[in-house]
Amino acid sequence: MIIFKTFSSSFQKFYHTIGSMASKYNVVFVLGGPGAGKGTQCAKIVQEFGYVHLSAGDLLREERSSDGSEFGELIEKHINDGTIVPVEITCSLIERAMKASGKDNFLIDGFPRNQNNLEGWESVMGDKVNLKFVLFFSCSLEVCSERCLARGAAGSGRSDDNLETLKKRFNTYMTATMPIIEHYEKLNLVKKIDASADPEKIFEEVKKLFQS
Ligand SMILES: Nc1ncnc2c1ncn2[C@@H]1O[C@H](COP(=O)(O)OP(=O)(O)OP(=O)(O)O)[C@@H](O)[C@H]1O
Ligand SMILES: Nc1ccn([C@@H]2O[C@H](COP(=O)(O)O)[C@@H](O)[C@H]2O)c(=O)n1
Repeated sequence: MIIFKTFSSSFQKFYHTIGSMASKYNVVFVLGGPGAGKGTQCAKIVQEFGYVHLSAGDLLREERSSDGSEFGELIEKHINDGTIVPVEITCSLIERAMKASGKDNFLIDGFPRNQNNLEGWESVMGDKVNLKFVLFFSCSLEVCSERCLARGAAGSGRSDDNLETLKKRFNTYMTATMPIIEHYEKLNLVKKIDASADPEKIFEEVKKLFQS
């Protein structure tokens, strides 16, 4: 009888663990400076490994332009100031997009960008997500800047691809986002890639991480 009870309770624990793992979203956060190449590499990961790519910046730009959004002006101001939109807005856009996709594996690009993003995400999504790792594209600010300015000159249409806003974006990156990357480094969750090479070379390194 005792043996049966012990077996039954162990089985229940095992079943519960497997059950809760199976129902969680798998997430890879993708971080790096403005223009480091996060979006470019995410597109390749989607093609090769079938993840869903959600860019926090794209979701915010979409919300900003959607008719009747109560957050349009607020988002516009943050984007032009290179500052970070309150997490309640960003997190609900991400969660909505995750649910709408009907899929389980996500690259969440450009998030979490500051302590407010991190805490808001943890409180709303912490239990629903299995964070696999944080993919960190490391690149000098000079190279990032050249890429953003070239993207702007090529007609990206982004109101923040100009020198004045870029200075503010870099300041936010150094003061608010780097501490988040350091936080995940302490948890051993960061996989760092040198993002200064050409896109194909970088992707060779990225592939190894997703294959392992
Ligand atoms: N490895 C690379 N070498 C040269 N140019 C690149 C490389 N990767 C991306 N680019 C170019 O640099 C610009 C920025 O790339 P991308 O949009 O992927 O960066 P990002 O990190 O997503 O930027 P942001 O955070 O500003 O949205 C694009 O014009 C892209 O074509
Ligand atoms: N978590 C985030 C992500 C982005 N923003 C705002 O959008 C701007 C553009 O972001 P990209 O990732 O597309 O470069 C960014 O400068 C922020 O103003 C945000 O608030 N929160």
